[in-house]
Amino acid sequence: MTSSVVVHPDPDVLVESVAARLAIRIADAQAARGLACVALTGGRVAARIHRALRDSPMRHAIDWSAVEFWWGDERFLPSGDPDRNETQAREALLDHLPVDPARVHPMPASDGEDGDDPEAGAARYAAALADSAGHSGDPVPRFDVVMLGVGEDAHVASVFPGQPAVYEERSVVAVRGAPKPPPVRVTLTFDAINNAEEVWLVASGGAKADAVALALSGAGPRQAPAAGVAGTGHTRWLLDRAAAAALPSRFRSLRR
Ligand SMILES: O=C(O)[C@H](O)[C@@H](O)[C@H](O)[C@H](O)COP(=O)(O)O
Repeated sequence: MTSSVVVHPDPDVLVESVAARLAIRIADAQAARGLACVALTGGRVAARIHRALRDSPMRHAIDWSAVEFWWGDERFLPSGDPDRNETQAREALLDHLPVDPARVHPMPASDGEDGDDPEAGAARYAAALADSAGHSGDPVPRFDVVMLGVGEDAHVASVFPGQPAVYEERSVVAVRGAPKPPPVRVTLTFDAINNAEEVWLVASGGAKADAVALALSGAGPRQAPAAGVAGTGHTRWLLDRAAAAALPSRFRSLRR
């Protein structure tokens, strides 16, 4: 397992570069196995990446009907709520591409089959992931890539420092009392995320600098959840210069 840190000169280059990487990652997975499997995330940088991919000529490199879309976390709100990560991803990306609706697997909504019961919704999502993993014996499929944003407090997905999700062994759990609104969420846990071939942590802006530095300085995953995720093949930190500003000295050459 390897890891790398790439520092881009500004947020625009970061966003375009991650969108291009995602297109290539999906196209390579399809060339190797026919079907690609990705987990999307929420937040501002993810929304920008989704729009950049939608608008990129590289979108034509992908057979969109052969991509399985899962989510790393979701804000537990009614279906169609503009603050749901699903709504953002659909509006920015999925609604504009010939995806197979049966391969799009949004996390549960608060007005869905289980009603306003995030624990039941999390269990349902865990069962769907296990079903997709088939006979592999894994609780979740082998994602080609799980894309994650990074919070100012070093959270990833909806795994927040010190909260019960950092101790979880189930693949998907409900989160209550999240410090980032809305307070009720559903998230993949470390074990589920870490079943990915590649995990990407994308961070933009100076407000993320301390969290990025903490996670890359040997902090524990319960204190800095971003330190608790890793791909089985590769972990990529994809940063702009401001987010990389506080990196420890061994990364100094990257910061210029
Ligand atoms: O639902 C969410 O908000 C997330 O999935 C969360 O983990 C997000 O990715 C980070 O907080 C970064 O968000 P920004 O890119 O907006 O800073």
